[in-house]
Amino acid sequence: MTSRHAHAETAPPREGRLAAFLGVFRYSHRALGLVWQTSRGLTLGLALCTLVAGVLPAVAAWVGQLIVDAVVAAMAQHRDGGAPLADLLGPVLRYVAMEAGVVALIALAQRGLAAQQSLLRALLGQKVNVMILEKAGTLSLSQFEDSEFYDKLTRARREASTRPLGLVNKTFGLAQNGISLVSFGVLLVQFSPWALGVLVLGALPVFVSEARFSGDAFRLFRWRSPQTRMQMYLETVLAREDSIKEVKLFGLEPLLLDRYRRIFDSLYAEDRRLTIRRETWGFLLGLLGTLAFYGAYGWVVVDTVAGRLTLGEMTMYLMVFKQGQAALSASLTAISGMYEDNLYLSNLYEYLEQPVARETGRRTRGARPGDGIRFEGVSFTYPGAEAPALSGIDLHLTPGHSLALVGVNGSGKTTLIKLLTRLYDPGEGRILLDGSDLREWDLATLRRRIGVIFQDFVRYQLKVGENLGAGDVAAFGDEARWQEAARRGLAEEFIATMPAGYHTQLGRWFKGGQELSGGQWQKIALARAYMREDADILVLDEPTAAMDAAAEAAVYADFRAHARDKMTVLISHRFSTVRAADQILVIDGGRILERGDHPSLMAEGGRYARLFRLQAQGYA
Ligand SMILES: Nc1ncnc2c1ncn2[C@@H]1O[C@H](COP(=O)(O)OP(=O)(O)OP(=O)(O)O)[C@@H](O)[C@H]1O
Repeated sequence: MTSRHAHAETAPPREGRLAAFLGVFRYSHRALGLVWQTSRGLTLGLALCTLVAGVLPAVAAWVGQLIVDAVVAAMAQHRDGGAPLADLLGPVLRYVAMEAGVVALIALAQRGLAAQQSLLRALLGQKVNVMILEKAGTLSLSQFEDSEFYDKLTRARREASTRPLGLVNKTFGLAQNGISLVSFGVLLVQFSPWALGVLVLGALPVFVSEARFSGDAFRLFRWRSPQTRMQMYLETVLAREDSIKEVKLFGLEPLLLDRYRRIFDSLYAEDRRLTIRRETWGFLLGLLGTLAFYGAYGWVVVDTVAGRLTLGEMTMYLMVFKQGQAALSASLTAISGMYEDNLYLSNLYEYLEQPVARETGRRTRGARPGDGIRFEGVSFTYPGAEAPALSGIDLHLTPGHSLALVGVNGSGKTTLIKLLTRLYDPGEGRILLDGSDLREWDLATLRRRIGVIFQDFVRYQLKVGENLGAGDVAAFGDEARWQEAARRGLAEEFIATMPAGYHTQLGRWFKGGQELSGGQWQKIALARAYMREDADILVLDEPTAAMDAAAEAAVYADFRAHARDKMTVLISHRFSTVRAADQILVIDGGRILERGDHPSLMAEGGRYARLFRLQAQGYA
């Protein structure tokens, strides 16, 4: 049982033959639906052009027959001296003009196809990208942290503009060639239903094998996605400005590149096996089809020589055979490219259909306004983790008071903030704001009340002012507010020295972008938190680690003044910062080890007192 289960997880699942055959068409209808929603007019135009481009080649072949037969008849009449040349030429030239018209129509249909495809590509790419990004906005943090899910998101984004249309084009291409083949069949059946039967039977095996191998490739690609993801990651580390500094200094390039190559080699071996098998079978079975074609061709020639077919009919069949072969091989190429598009769409739809089970309440006021924040027996375990990151947390913070969290790395401080901001919900216990469970609160109202800077705050590659404005979307472009926030965050001084002040582009991604030091970025982040004027809960998760001592002292002096009637939560490893808090929690292994204000914790003589003295010695 266990081994079967393990097998099921590591090997591509096997399906029935019919399902494997139909696998390549699995997402065609969804791709069509998508195209239909994007533009009905263009989709109908595409269908019309496909139909026209599919039927007309057979019409051209038929007119070709009429021309040759008319020529032969006219030649005979002319030889017998039956009629003047001018009278004889009329009908023949009419057929030639008809053929020219048909060929011109084919060209028009093909241009129409190309034009509509290129317009649809742009519209569809935009539509799919917007769908992906809209969905991203509704997802929870834990979904982003799930590696498989994140993988789906990145892959969905990467090829959003080409894949869906690729599948539609191939499906339409297949339809067009299918229509051509059927219309050739209609012409051929007049020659002999048997010949048609032989041709169909001859072509069938190569179709089935092509579809089947495409299905195999589809499953293979899905199954190997973790390796592909590792390759993508290595590419990022090796070629991105934010990691290249360290990669160079540690001399990691050869090591990472070697890993990158080894992944490729293992994937390539599988690819090669599949490709060789596929092409070998394709060739052998294709030969069967070609034999059938040329067998029927020989038959036509024999019948013509024996006088059972006219020269015109022979010309027509000859054209039908040639074009039939071309349509067949175009269909096979379309099928073999479809698995990758299918893979893309399966991934896209799995991403788009990811459930967003997030209940959010409607409260905009708590049951007991002014009660502040309460944690009651809160425990939390990260999805997929074995041990809880927090357990049995109780705390109460009222307006006008400050709370500091201290503890070694990984003790659970940031996790507590993530629960408070409802990036996650507790596994056990509850968190109350103004007497009401966070789950009952309207999420937007809740988030408006909280101003937070995380350790890993975002360095937006936007203007300085916009980096501040991000803290309050309602005042995103409000320059007066930017200046006020920058003053509080101690960023005013260095912003004044920048080339375009608040309008200076930050980061190196865009032309003219300026890079800031670690401490300057922190000041920007701090100022961003100050943009949230309505927030009455301020959370600073190690906001000053990269600042110089004078800046840090100034930040906290201002912070205390600003936060007089607010609730503040502060995480810091510097005890000089922590000591001023009204309430200090020492967290260890996700539990509260000690609590109290600075004097009482010092008097207690426990972990806090020991660490405080240790740091004080370091400064002495
Ligand atoms: N997204 C996550 N998924 C799974 N486990 C996580 C995740 N984030 C943190 N953890 C784990 O939860 C525990 C608590 O992490 P947390 O980030 O809360 O620590 P912290 O006290 O803030 O540490 P630091 O002082 O280093 O910032 C750690 O053991 C960590 O490995």
